[in-house]
This record gives sequence, C-alpha cells and structure tokens, in this order.
Amino acid sequence: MMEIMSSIERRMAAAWHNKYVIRRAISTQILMSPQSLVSLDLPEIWTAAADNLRPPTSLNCSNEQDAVVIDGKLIAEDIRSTIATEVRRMKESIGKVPGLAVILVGQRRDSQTYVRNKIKACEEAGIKSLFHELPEDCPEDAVLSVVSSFNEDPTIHGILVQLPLPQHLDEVKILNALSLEKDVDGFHPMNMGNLAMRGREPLFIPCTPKGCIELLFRFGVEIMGKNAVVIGRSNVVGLPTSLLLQRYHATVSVVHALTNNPEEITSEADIVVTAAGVPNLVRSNWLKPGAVVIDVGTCPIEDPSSEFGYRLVGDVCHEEAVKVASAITPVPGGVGPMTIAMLLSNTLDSAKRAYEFV
Ligand SMILES: NC(=O)C1=CN([C@@H]2O[C@H](COP(=O)(O)OP(=O)(O)OC[C@H]3O[C@@H](n4cnc5c(N)ncnc54)[C@H](OP(=O)(O)O)[C@@H]3O)[C@@H](O)[C@H]2O)C=CC1
Ligand SMILES: Nc1nc(=O)c2c([nH]1)NC[C@@H]1CN(c3ccc(C(=O)N[C@@H](CCC(=O)O)C(=O)O)cc3)C=[N+]21
Repeated sequence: MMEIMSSIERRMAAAWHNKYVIRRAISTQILMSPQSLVSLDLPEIWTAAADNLRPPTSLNCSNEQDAVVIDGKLIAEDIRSTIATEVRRMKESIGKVPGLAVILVGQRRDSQTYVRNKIKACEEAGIKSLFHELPEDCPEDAVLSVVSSFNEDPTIHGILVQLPLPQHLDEVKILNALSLEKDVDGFHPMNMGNLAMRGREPLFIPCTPKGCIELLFRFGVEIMGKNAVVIGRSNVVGLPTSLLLQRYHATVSVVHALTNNPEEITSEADIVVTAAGVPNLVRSNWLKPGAVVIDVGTCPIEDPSSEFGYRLVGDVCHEEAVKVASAITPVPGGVGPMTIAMLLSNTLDSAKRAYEFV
C-alpha cells in the first residue's frame, strides 16, 4: 500500500509542479467554446488544466444575450458511455469489472431515488453493483460490519455510504471505517486532507465538486486567475469545491450562512458555484454580467401541477440569472447527473488501480 501511495503521490506532485512551470499571463476572458477535457484517469484530470491555457476561440461575457444553458445530462451521458467502453476493455483484457457497493440506512425517499439512479448507471456502464439496505433503527455495529465486509471484498473497488445517515449513527466513525482505497466519494479525511494540501494528491476527488469542475472544463471556462465564489462550506460539496478551484488557481471566496453581504461578494465573481440548498437564494443582482454559474442546489418544492406533486429547484433564480450570466447549469439536468458520472469514473479509477490496469 505504501508503495502505491508514494508512487501516486510522486506522479501527482510532478503534475502540480508542471502546472506552475506552464503558468502564464491570465486572460480576462471567461467563457471559451465548448471542448472536451474529460479524462478518466485522475492524474490526467490534473494535467488537463494545462489545456485550459489554450487561447479562447470565442467569448460571451456580456449580458446582451441569454446565458448558454450547460446540459449536464448530455455531458454525463457522454462520460458514462466512455466509461462503459473502458469497462468493456477491462473485461476483455483481464476478465474483471469494477465493483461498487452502496449502503443505504433508512427509507428517505430522496436517498432511495439517488441510490436507484446510481445502481442503474452502474448497470448501464457494465460496473458490478452491490446494494445493502439497513433499517432506519439499525445499530452502528451493523453498519460497521457491512462496511468491513465490503472493505474485505476484492471484487468491490468503491464503497458509498449514502448520506445523510439517521441521527443516532456516528457519521464520522462510519466514514472513517471505509478503506481509503475504496473511498470513491472522497470523504475520508485522508483524501480530503490530501486535496487541501499543496504537493499532495488524493486518491479520489469528491464526485459533485469533480463534476462541477468537469463542466467548467468541458465548456472551456478558464479557472486560473479568476475570482470564484463558492456558496456553502459543507464537507460534501462546498469545502471540496473551494479546494479544487484553488488547485486550479482561482482566487476563491467562500460564502456561508453567516457571511455578511453575500450578494456583494458573489457579484465580484467570474465563477459562482452554489451549494446552499436554499431556493432562489441567488438573484440577478448577486451576479456579475458574464459570470459562469454552477448551481448544485437541489431542493424539492411543492408543485401540484407536476407528476409527483413536487419539482426540483436550485439555489439560483434561473429566469433572472439567464439574463445576466454567460453560462448556467439547470436544475434538474445540470450537476446531478455529473455527480453520478463522476462516481462511476472514481469506481473505474479505483478498479484500474487495484488491478494495475492501464
Ligand atoms: N446535484 C448534486 O449532485 C448534489 C446536490 N446537493 C444539493 O446541494 C445543496 C447543498 O448540499 P450540502 O452541501 O450537502 O448541504 P449542507 O446543508 O450540508 O450545507 C449547506 C451550506 O450552505 C450554507 N448556507 C445555508 N444557507 C445559506 C444562505 N442563506 N446563504 C449562504 N449560505 C448558506 C451553509 O452555511 P453554514 O455552514 O454557515 O451553515 C452550509 O455551509 C442541497 O440542496 C443538496 O441537495 C448535494 C450533493 C450533491
Ligand atoms: N455518500 C453520498 N454521496 C453522494 O454523492 C450523495 C449523498 N451521499 N447523499 C445525497 C447527495 C445528493 N446527490 C445527488 C446525486 C444525484 C442527483 C441527480 O441525479 N439529480 C438529478 C435529478 C434526480 C431526480 O429526479 O430526483 C438532476 O439534478 O438532474 C442529485 C443529487 C448525491 N449525494
């Protein structure tokens, strides 16, 4: 294990160094023409930042026309199909496929939907999935024992404990029990710590932040030197997103529930990633004309006219923001599908690492 870790760390450190070597004057342009920078291999994702330095081929930083709506669903489908091809190649070459275990405690309807979507996405990509459901009132030891059995299972390369857990369970203890090499959510303190530290590289980048950055890459949004604001500072989304944006040399401000003048701070940003879970928090006066807006927020609100009596809305007042921003993600159909695609990507990376498959 130490040997694997140190070799990965060496490669990551080299990529980090390269980024500084290639650093050059920062352009004031934000939005470039759509281009694909996806890489399924973690180290390449880092070095892909270098491609961001390509001169922009088009620019749309004014509010003269409506924002480009970034179709996360379409991009996620494309990534999932690339993953499916890689999984097939792995199966044909070494007779193995990646495996993901999902643990769900309790019966929250939203969690059940997310878990179902994740399992379906695994099936479509040829990734083996194991689903373990536990009752709401199950003891902590029962969850720890399931985690431990997946830790020991060599056909499982990723373990996901669906959050939030019921109140009586110690989330920290349970997440700490996950094997570091199978922490495809990237929530283990060792992964998060390595994400935060210069010259270190995590084994996994948390899926939602990774999906947000991937969307920025795909749309040719330059990150280096830009002002970015992340609204929210949770361990799951806000914190790792701010760390990741810093890694790509944005100047990052974090806005949270106790921030004074959040709209003033946010209106300075070229890139806004919002993950507060507060519908319509971000109004048009929060946004600088031409800003790129990534809306992570996913809140169900009552809507008798929709099929299930509710619909999902983001943190951003979409109708207003499209008039000001240069690009924006919708909810649904923006970051959500990317989160799932990145989960599959992390699971594939993990299996490749385990089997030393390149
Ligand atoms: N699309 C996707 O794939 C995913 C979507 N989500 C969605 O993203 C949202 C955030 O999720 P998560 O990070 O887990 O949520 P948390 O509730 O853990 O964190 C919310 C964060 O937002 C901040 N916040 C709350 N209200 C305000 C406000 N009025 N102004 C500024 N900041 C505020 C909080 O600040 P403080 O720290 O001060 O309390 C906190 O840091 C939710 O809607 C969730 O459903 C989450 C994961 C994946
Ligand atoms: N250990 C863990 N890892 C997670 O990554 C994790 C978690 N727990 N707990 C909950 C949050 C939330 N989350 C989402 C995933 C997909 C969509 C998604 O696909 N959304 C669709 C809509 C889905 C629908 O119709 O309900 C969309 O935005 O288009 C949303 C949210 C992952 N999370």
